[in-house]
Parts: sequence; C-alpha cells; structure tokens
Amino acid sequence: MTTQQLVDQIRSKKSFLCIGLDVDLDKIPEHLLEEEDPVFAFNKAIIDATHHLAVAYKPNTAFYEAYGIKGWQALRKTIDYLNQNHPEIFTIADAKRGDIGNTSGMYAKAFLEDLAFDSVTVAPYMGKDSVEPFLAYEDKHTILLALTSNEGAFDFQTQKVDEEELYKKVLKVSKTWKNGQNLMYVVGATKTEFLAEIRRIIPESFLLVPGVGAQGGRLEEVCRYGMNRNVGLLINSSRGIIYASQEKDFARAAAEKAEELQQQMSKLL
Ligand SMILES: O=C(O)c1cc(=O)[nH]c(=O)n1[C@@H]1O[C@H](COP(=O)(O)O)[C@@H](O)[C@H]1O
Repeated sequence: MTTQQLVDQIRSKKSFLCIGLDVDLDKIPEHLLEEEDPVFAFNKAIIDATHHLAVAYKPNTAFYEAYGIKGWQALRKTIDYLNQNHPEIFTIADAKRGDIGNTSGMYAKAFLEDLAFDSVTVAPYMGKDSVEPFLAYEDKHTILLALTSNEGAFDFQTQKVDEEELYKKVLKVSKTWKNGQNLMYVVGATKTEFLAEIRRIIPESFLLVPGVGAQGGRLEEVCRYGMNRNVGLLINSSRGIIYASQEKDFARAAAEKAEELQQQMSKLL
C-alpha cells in the first residue's frame, strides 16, 4: 500500500485509528475457548465489528509466538483475513526486529513477503545494515522505533551522544539510508512533550503512536504537536479497545470504544 492510499483512507474514514490485536487467552471471553482457534475467532469478531472505524490493525507478534505453532497459525489466518476482506486496511506486524544484514533479510521475508503485511516494526540499535534489508521492500513500510512509550525510553533514547539525544540521531541518520525517505517512526503517546522537536526533524514522515488508552497518553496532545498536512499519524490502542468487555458482548463493546476514538479523531482532522 502506498502512503497516499493510507492518507486517502484516513480522509474517507475520518479516522487515523490503529487497533492493536494483542490477544491474551487469559483475557478473551470464556465461550471463545471452545472454538477450534480461539485467537482467530476473537480477531475476526473484532475486525468485523471495527473495520469501518479503523485504518490499520497491528498484531503484536509476541502474543502469537507465545502460543507456539497454533499462535503462528492464528497470526497467518488474521493477516490473510485482513488482506482478503479489507485490502484497503494498513497492516502492521509489530515484531520489533533487526539483526545483522542477512538475518534481517529473513525477518523481512517472513513478515513482508510470506505473511504479506504492509509494514513491520524494526529496532534501530544495530544500525544501517540491520534496517536496509527491510527498506529494500520499496512497496512496503519499515517502522523504526524512535522514542518509545515506556519508562525505559529514558535509559538510552533520550541520553546524549556527541551532545545530541540518541533518538534525534536515529531520526536524522536513518533518513540518509537507502530508501530511508520511506521510513515511518514509532513515538509513544506518553512522550508528547518531544513531538514538536521530532516534527522539526521529520516533518513529513508518518508516526505510529502507541500508548493512548491503557498507558495514559492523550489523543488531543498527540494531534496538537504531531499532526502534519497529510495527518501523518496512526494512533494505536490495543487493550483499551479489544478488552472493553470480556463477556459475550466483547465485539460490540470494542466497536463502541473504537467509535469514541474515531469521533474524537474526526473533530481533530
Ligand atoms: O511498537 C509498538 O507498537 C510499541 C512501541 C512503544 O513504544 N510502545 C508500545 O506500547 N508499543 C506497542 O503498542 C501496543 C500498546 O498496547 P496498549 O497499551 O494495550 O494500547 C503494544 O503492542 C506495545 O508492544
């Protein structure tokens, strides 16, 4: 999917909501545990109830890898279901990978070719040759961790190296890599005080912003400092939407939460 197609979808749905499919068998409604594939049954119900309100879905692969082969099969069914039924929706494999070049090439093949996601999250720590194999997929998107939502972001990311914060170096240097202009970046919704500065360095890039909802980030603040002329934001909420109810009405409850966010977004566009 091209960035322009993503922007067009945002404008037509009046939404820049990304729903995180972080499925935990201990949190899904009990009646689904009787299904052959409870994780996929849960995802399908959530997608069916919310696809008109969201422009992206982001399964975090940890929640699938944790269930072994069954988890991986559920991940495949979920991405196939999205690609077949909602090809206009942007899909993110939240895998946070990155390794020496030939290994990164295999990660890229796994998520962008085999599973056929539109994008994958990647850690910048190992540098240029660990990220360029993802960027080689020019019709896909690499989403680089810049300033994360967690407390540990202050351990390294905001520390100065040669008088400049590490996250700023990540933003500036990664732009110079081959196809680096195609990068998107992760910035946590809990770090809005950094957003104006981030926008000075990368005015045009899309930001994936997790941390609204369960982690306490505020949508209005993210938009005030982070929005650009193409909107430039994908705001993710996982637990705040998918576990709105843990009873039989879970999909309807998720849709209500998603609609609340979509309504707020439509006023900020
Ligand atoms: O890359 C991410 O998506 C990510 C980066 C980050 O800085 N913080 C962060 O919370 N995430 C992910 O975003 C999701 C947030 O989930 P909730 O807190 O339940 O909305 C999880 O899948 C996290 O792994």
